Amino acid sequence: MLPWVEKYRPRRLVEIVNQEKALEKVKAWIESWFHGTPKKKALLLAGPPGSGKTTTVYALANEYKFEVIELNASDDRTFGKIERYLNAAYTMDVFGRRRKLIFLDEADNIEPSGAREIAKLIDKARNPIIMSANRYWEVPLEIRNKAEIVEYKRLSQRDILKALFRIVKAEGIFVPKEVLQEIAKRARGDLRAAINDLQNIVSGGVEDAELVLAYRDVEKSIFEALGMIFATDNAKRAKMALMNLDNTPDEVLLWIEENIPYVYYKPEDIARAYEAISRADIYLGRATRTGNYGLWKYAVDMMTAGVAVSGVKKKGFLRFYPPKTLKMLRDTKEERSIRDSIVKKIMKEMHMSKLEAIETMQIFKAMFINNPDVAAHIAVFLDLGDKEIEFLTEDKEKAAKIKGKMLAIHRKLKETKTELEVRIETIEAEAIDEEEISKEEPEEEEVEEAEEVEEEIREEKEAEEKPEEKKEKKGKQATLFDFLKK
Ligand SMILES: Nc1ncnc2c1ncn2[C@@H]1O[C@H](COP(=O)(O)OP(=O)(O)OP(=O)(O)O)[C@@H](O)[C@H]1O
Repeated sequence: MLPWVEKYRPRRLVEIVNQEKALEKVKAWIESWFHGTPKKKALLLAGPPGSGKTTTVYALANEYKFEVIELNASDDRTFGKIERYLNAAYTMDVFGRRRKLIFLDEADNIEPSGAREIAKLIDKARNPIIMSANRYWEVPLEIRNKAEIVEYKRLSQRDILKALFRIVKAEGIFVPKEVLQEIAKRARGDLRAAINDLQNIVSGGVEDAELVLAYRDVEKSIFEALGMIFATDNAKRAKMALMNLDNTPDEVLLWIEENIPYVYYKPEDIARAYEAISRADIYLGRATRTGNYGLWKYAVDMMTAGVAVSGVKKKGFLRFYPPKTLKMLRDTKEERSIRDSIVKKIMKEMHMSKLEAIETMQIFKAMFINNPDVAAHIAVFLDLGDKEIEFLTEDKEKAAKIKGKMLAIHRKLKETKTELEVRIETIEAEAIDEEEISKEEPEEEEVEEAEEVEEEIREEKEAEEKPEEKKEKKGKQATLFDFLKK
């Protein structure tokens, strides 16, 4: 079955919705190639995922009779490939074949060394080069400066709904309007995500819709990560799939494990992928038991790159399923809200980013399971509630033990607090006294005669010896007038 994102990808520029301004710029630029070489030989299409950038490149090539050479910018081998293509492409153009258009995806993912090479290639190029990026400000400057930037808008819910209706009609199927609206809402401007959701739901039966959509809402990024891991044979890209994902490594492992048999079909490939998963599982377990979180890296490598290169994948549309071992949807939602509240507390108290906080929470989890004393201190520090402690220990008895220890810590803190309060009161009282004395200093400054200073010192000394008389004495020496009278 052909993925619908491909099947319904517009072939012509006019079919691309709601990007008129961007398309005007793109057309003007490509037409300038027919009258020589434009000032900027590269174009940078910048905008949110699923807004029509790749579609534009293919529709453009189709209409203006170019052949697209698509390369992945984050791939280390890209530079050599482009160079070969550019040479070959130019030679072919000279012989009157179809002109080549080079398309570099993910320009915001280029390593600095690759960026320098690509910048050099742009200078040399005699063919149009189009790049695309979600975050154009992350495209290395040396490339960005050589390209004309074309911005793509995030598509509206209405645009997405219209596109979904068109597909449903073309497929001759019935999907309730409410489901289509829900898909459009949750896609957050990403038409690719919306079309994939629609196909997911239709292929699983509409009764499945609620489940898939509910997961889509909270697991948007895990679906995307699975797509990336299972779509590539490149270990580096597979590892990158987990970047910015806010699921814990254990959760991700369950998702990948569940979907292996839907992606691989040869028994030996499936076996290899499972082997990678079980190694990842061993590393994760060891990291939790021993507190050696360096092992996480190996676990993540095994579960992403290890699985991604395990064999030949099924062609066409891949439907992903939530792991059966995860608890029912409602449980997961409740757990998620507890987890989110812990993460928020860590972010606030420890001044961390969300990602750092999630990682820290995983470490705390291991501590709560293995070390109730440390756990109790952390719980007091973060002001964790009962539910949050139970979540971190995964065990009511352990949680109760920690709560007991927390009471002791609170008691101790209270005692220390009272001691501290007494000390602070004393210090404050002393400070007030000193302040009162120093208030008179400006007047003393006005009196610079040695005699007078001497007198002042003497009086101070007396005041120290007899604090009860301090006020009186101070009154005596207080004003300039008194001194003048002497
Ligand atoms: N503006 C649009 N008009 C019509 N279809 C669109 C539009 N944007 C996206 N689509 C549909 O969504 C799918 C994905 O779009 P496309 O590949 O162009 O996204 P993209 O902007 O290149 O995203 P990414 O940055 O993730 O590569 C296409 O197959 C197409 O069917």
